[in-house]
Amino acid sequence: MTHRLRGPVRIVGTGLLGTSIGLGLSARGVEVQLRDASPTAERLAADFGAGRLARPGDRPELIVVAVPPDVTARVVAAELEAFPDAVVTDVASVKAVPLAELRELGADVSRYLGSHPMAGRERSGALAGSGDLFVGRPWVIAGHDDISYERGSLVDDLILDLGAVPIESTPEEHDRAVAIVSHVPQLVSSLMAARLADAPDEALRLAGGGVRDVTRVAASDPALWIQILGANAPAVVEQLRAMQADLASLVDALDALDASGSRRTVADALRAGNEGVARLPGKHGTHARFTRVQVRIDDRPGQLARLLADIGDADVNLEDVRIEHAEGAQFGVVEITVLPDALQPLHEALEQLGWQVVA
Ligand SMILES: NC(=O)C1=CN([C@@H]2O[C@H](COP(=O)(O)OP(=O)(O)OC[C@H]3O[C@@H](n4cnc5c(N)ncnc54)[C@H](O)[C@@H]3O)[C@@H](O)[C@H]2O)C=CC1
Ligand SMILES: O=C(O)C(=O)Cc1ccc(O)cc1
Repeated sequence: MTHRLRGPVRIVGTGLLGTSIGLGLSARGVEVQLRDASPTAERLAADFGAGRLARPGDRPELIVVAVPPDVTARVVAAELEAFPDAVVTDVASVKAVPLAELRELGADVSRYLGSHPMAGRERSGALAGSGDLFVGRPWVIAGHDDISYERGSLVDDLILDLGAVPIESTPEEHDRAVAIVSHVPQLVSSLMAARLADAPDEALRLAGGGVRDVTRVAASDPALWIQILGANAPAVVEQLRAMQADLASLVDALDALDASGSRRTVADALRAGNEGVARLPGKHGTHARFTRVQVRIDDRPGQLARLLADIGDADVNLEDVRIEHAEGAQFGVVEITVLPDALQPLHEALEQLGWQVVA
């Protein structure tokens, strides 16, 4: 596969992010050198094909630091010092604090350009790594005044080689943005999931797509998130306070639904949600609204493959697909997301072929 980076690339921190970057670059033929404070972690990443163990005398052109946020600045500073010819980037989920710490440490930030891939998983460590993790995902480059343009282009090359989309920003802008799209959603998901902890089993048996969507990221690693939230607390608090006010007025309205204006307060909250969700970019970064078709499939081998093949034969492009199983039921419901124009032809084609379209 072709690549822009000449390499070698040194990766420090071979957990989920470091291993994923190593796998992606190695698959494209870039030489990758791996280093982790944990000998087990670096050997594991090497065993999975993310690169080879770093050796004395290595001369990387680019270093990617993928360690927890609270040690990021210290590790970046040590790398800048140990490799005076290399450009160093990091992938920490917060950007202003590491840059400020580097400046305090007196590091040579003319060779440092922080970045942040907006891609991840709920699990950490090399075992969860994937070379395709970044494909099609935004990857922020948090620019600052002291980096030279020429040096910074290596970080662009890294992002493009991994199939991601570079987005230029500043550390401050980045941190405000991720408070809204990542840090507060994490907390909302955790708070909702915490409600499930002592819910009766009978209630959990009824769980469907809605509660699963809202709680997916609640499985994330608390040790990582306490660091992320700690380093971006002011921006997160600003969002949470606004949400706290919305929640208080919603609770008051529901608690006195017959009072004048209460139903309107509830309706306004729901409508504001409609407006917000419609603003999220869809596949390919468009704002197209998608439609969904639900098809019932029997719990037998080959059913899903047959359904997908039939959709392909109907010449319909799938935007997304997911399966829901009702506990104890002998069938599942496949939810297919398509562009609105494809809805009618798909519906007709599936019914003609004997599929039970349920919605
Ligand atoms: N987990 C996610 O979904 C995402 C995480 N990030 C950022 O990526 C960075 C890494 O996160 P993960 O890969 O998820 O964590 P991880 O826990 O899977 O891996 C971190 C690795 O860093 C190593 N490490 C810790 N201190 C070190 C040191 N002083 N020197 C060398 N190695 C050291 C650990 O042994 C571990 O192998 C974090 O800064 C996080 O904010 C960014 C985007 C997504
Ligand atoms: O799983 C998701 O939807 C995520 O958003 C994962 C994620 C977690 C932490 C980051 O800094 C960036 C992305």
